[in-house]
Amino acid sequence: MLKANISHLPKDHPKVEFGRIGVLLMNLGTPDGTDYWSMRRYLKEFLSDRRVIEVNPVIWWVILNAFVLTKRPFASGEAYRSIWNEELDESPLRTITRSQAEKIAEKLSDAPQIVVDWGMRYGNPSIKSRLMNLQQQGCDRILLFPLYPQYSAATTGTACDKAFDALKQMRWQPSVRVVPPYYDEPRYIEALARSMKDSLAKLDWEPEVVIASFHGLPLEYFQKGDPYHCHCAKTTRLLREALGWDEHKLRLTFQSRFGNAEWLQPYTDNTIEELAQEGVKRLAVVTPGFSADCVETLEEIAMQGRETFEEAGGEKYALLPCLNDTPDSIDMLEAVIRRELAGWVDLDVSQTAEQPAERTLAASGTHG
Ligand SMILES: C=CC1=C(C)c2cc3[nH]c(cc4nc(cc5[nH]c(cc1n2)c(C)c5CCC(=O)O)C(CCC(=O)O)=C4C)c(C)c3C=C
Ligand SMILES: [Fe+2]
Ligand SMILES: [Fe+2]
Repeated sequence: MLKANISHLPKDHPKVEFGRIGVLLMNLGTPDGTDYWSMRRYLKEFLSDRRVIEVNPVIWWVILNAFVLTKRPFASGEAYRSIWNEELDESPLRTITRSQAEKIAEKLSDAPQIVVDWGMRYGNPSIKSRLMNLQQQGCDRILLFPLYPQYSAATTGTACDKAFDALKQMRWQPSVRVVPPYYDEPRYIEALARSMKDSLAKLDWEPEVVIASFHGLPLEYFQKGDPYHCHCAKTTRLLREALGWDEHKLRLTFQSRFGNAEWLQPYTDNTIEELAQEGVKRLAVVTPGFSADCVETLEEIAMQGRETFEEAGGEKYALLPCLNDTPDSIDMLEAVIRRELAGWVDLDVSQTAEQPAERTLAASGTHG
C-alpha cells in the first residue's frame, strides 16, 4: 500500500491512502421489502429511468403517478412475496449477487490489493455508496462489472450512467474500466451448457423442447440500434452449437413484457402456450440472460410459465436455474475480471478468459 506524499498539506488534512483496485459488480436492483411503499419506491426509481422508459417524460410522469404506481406495487409485491428469501428478508437477486461478490473476492485473494464489492442500479446498496466506499478503502482504480451478459442501454447502459453520475461528483476520481458484455465468451457459453446438462440430468424426464428465454425489450429500442437482440441471438446460437441441438430443440424467446407497445418476439408466454397446444408434453426453460435467479425467472417463468403450459395441455415442465453463484459461474466471472485487470495489477493470468475467437466487426443489426 502506497502512502501519498502529503507533507505539504496542513497537519489536520485527512491521511490519504491509495494503490488499491476496486471491482464493482453491478446488477439491476430490487425492492427493500414487498410492502406497498417499498415496492412503490423501487418501481418509481426504476420506471423513472429514461433509459428504461423512452416515451415523452411529461406524459409518462402523469401515467406513472396516476396509474402505474397506484396499481403495480400491489401486483409486483405479490410476485416478490412468492419468491422472497424469508431467512435474510431480502430478494433472491440481492442474496445471490452478494454471494457472487464474496466468492469472487475469495478467488482473487492472491492479489490483496483488490477489493470486490457489489451494488444495484435501483434500490440498495446503491452504486454511488459502493463507489464511495471503494474509494475510501484506497481504490484509485475501479473495474465496473455490469452483470448482464447481453448489452442493452436499458440495463448495462444505465448502470454505467449511474456510476458515471457518482464519479461526476468526485474531486479525485478513480480511473475506471468497464467489463464488456460477455454474451459470446467461450467460458460463459461452456458454463451455461454444462449447467444445463447438469440440471437436465437431475430430471427424471427429458424435455422435447427447451426454451432460451431472455428478458424482453421494446421493439423500438432495437430499431433505434440497441444490440441486445443480436447479443441474445448469438448467445443462443453458440449454446445450440455447444449442446449439439438445432433450432427446434432450443428456441429463442423474450419474456417480461411491460405496457402495450410491441416488444421483441417471439414472446415466451405465447410460445409456452403454443408448444403445449401443438402437443409438446415435456418442456424446460433456461434463462441465460439473467446472471442470477430473480422475480423474472422464479415467479414469471417457474410459476406462471408452468401454469400456462399445464393449462394448455403440457405435462412436465421445469425452469433450469441461472448460473448464480455456482463454482462454474464464479470461475467464469473471475476469469473475465482477471483478463480485464491486465496492466493494472500483475495477476496470475493462467485462469483468464480467452477472447471469443470469432468476434468480428459485425454490422449493426447482424443477427447472432
Ligand atoms: C418497463 C420496462 C422495462 C424494460 C425495458 C426492462 C428491461 C430489462 N430488464 C432486465 C432485467 C430485469 N428486470 C427485472 C424486473 C423488472 N423489469 C421491469 C421493467 C422493464 N425491464 C419491471 C417493472 C421489473 C420489476 C418487477 C415487476 O414489477 O415486474 C429484473 C428482476 C429484479 C429482481 O429484483 O428480481 C431483472 C433481472 C433486462 C435484462 C432488460 C433488458 C434487456
Ligand atoms: Fe426488467
Ligand atoms: Fe438481432
